[in-house]
Amino acid sequence: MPRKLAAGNWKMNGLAAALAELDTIAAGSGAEDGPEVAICPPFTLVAAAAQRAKGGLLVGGQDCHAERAGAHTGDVSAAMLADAGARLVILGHSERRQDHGETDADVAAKTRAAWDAGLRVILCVGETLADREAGRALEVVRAQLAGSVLDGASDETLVVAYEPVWAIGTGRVAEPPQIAEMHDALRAALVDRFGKATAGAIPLLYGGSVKAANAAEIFGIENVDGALVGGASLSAGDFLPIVEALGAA
Ligand SMILES: O=C[C@H](O)COP(=O)(O)O
Repeated sequence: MPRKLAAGNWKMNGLAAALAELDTIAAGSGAEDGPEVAICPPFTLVAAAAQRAKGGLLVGGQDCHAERAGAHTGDVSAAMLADAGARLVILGHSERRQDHGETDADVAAKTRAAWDAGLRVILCVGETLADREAGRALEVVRAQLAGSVLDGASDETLVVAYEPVWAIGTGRVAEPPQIAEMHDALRAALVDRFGKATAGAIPLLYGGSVKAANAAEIFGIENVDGALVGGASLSAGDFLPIVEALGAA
């Protein structure tokens, strides 16, 4: 059974003052028998967040470069994130795939760099609305998983987040049967590739307009081991009830 994880992705939000929210999130989470809790702030806040994170709160990055170092203006390496205190990194988010043209091969290369730096990867997969309406959702997500996950993955190195693109930041949540079908398919694909024991321990998160009001229903779905939360992770008042719902599920 995977350990549960509630991860907050602050995206391009948060100035130094936002660290007060992180302090409150740290204070309200981290029970030894509770879910793991992570916050992935923008790069500018990773070091400060890691220094302030208490009570087991994990800090992560939102992306990293595939190379260890070099002439890549504006980019950040996995080693830099780890050096700043990050333990995790989100890779393959649909906003990176859309805004920066990232491919599955790019995500796989970044995964290698993240693992080399000792970071656990939260790998995002998810179909667009056009994919879903064309009946291609399962095929697209399976292909993303196959193309971006490297051999040797385990629960210590990999978390998979299913985020239907049409549910991100839209207030539109996937229906429970849609989430169940996709998470079952993801688990099955991981079992095929890594065997039951390894695949059964890799956490599968749902992401897309998760809020306190819908968290309990989502966490009641089989093979949903947590959430990757965007907007609702910016405020401790919105995020902690989601953590609590996960702990109770
Ligand atoms: O990484 C997080 C997801 O993109 C979900 O964002 P959201 O909760 O604002 O819909």
